[in-house]
Amino acid sequence: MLDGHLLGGALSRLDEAARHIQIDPDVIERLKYAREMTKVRLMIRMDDGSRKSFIAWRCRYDDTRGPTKGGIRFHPDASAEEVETLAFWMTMKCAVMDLPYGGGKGAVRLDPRSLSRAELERLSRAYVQAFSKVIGPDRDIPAPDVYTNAMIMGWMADEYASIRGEPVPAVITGKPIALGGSLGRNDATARGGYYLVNRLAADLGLGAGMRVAVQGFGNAGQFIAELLAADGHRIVAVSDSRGAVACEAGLDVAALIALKAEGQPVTALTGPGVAAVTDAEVIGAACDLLVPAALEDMIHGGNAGSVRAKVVLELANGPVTPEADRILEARGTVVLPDILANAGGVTVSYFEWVQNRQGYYWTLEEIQERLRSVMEREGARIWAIAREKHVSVRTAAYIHALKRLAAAIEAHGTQQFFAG
Ligand SMILES: NC(=O)c1ccc[n+]([C@@H]2O[C@H](COP(=O)([O-])OP(=O)(O)OC[C@H]3O[C@@H](n4cnc5c(N)ncnc54)[C@H](O)[C@@H]3O)[C@@H](O)[C@H]2O)c1
Repeated sequence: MLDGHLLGGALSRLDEAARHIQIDPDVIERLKYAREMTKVRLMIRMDDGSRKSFIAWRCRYDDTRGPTKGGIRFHPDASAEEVETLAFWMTMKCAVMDLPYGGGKGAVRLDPRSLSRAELERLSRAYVQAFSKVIGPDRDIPAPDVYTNAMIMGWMADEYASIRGEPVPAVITGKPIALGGSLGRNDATARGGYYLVNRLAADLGLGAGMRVAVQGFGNAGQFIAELLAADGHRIVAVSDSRGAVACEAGLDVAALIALKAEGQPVTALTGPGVAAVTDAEVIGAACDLLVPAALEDMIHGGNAGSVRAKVVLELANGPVTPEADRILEARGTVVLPDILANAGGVTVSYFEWVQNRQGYYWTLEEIQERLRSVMEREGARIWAIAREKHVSVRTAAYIHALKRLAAAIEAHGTQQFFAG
């Protein structure tokens, strides 16, 4: 973290929002700390017969509005603080979208590429064994995040079913379709961001033939590139953890996706006008829309000044630090914040949970239509708050979420109620 404390930075956004509305001090006190944080060591048998241990966490940040919800990340840099911060963001995100959930998150510190497939399955099952009393369809509902996927969710749901002695598909979302997953979950994060950009395009000064740069070409990054390219926008630069490529005329998105599916980096793309560039050149690309879709803190005090995009769509969680926010705002760049911009993922996760509980499954059209309607509704409300209060879209999103959280927290009684 370049600007200081990660959770502190996240909470500073809450304080900023609280300055614009009347809420009971109990609300902020409650939202400053995680409700429950569990740390374990997972022990698994490796293929060579040895035993290896991995540190793992699950955080239930706040459950005032419902069971906690949030992904599980497998990453070599995962930390307790990162998990708590991501769980805090999930709390705000579920409130932004008016989902009946609180916020949670989990992680295992490892490089998943260093494990065989069988080792990865054992690790995923070990995670559920360790946290079987923390998670549950009415308590805490995990989902995929960075370097976890539908197959891993399927192993985890299966392990939970073995422990409970019955299938409980609603314990986890982002499962394979054949195991109770929802149609439309795979591209939901990107699709939500896409609906949001389209809804606000006129207000944002965006139009046909936009130039788009995407940092991070994984699940979120590939789908947003595909959706925007299909509408005739030009994807002028993309990066992944191994490098970056650019092409002024527009990169061949289908070819890039095919390369990634083969396990190749984006830099394997060749063709007329395609050049290898640095990740810094993706951040500073001459474009209308910049989409950070990798990890936290990618746009910070040191590089925010190089951003040339009119609009930043935060598909990643926490990609812009508070210091970078101030620099971008001063330069007139609009940031569509993570807790709104990437909330399509958790929204379709919610749809999956509802379908699992009903045992009745919706069509892709129904799911996409419901997602579009929620993204447009909450996006327009947040945009209106930003205009009315003369605040950034991020502060407006926090105000919007905070009002909903405050209503739930205050319903248990305020300071004034108990003191009076
Ligand atoms: N997948 C979802 O449904 C979802 C939902 C909400 C938010 N998010 C957020 O979106 C972000 C990406 O998640 P994902 O699911 O697409 O993960 P993913 O693992 O599929 O993709 C991450 C991508 O980022 C790239 N990357 C990593 N470090 C990088 C670096 N330093 N520079 C450039 N690229 C780098 C990786 O190579 C990979 O291509 C995360 O912040 C995640 O929390 C994802």
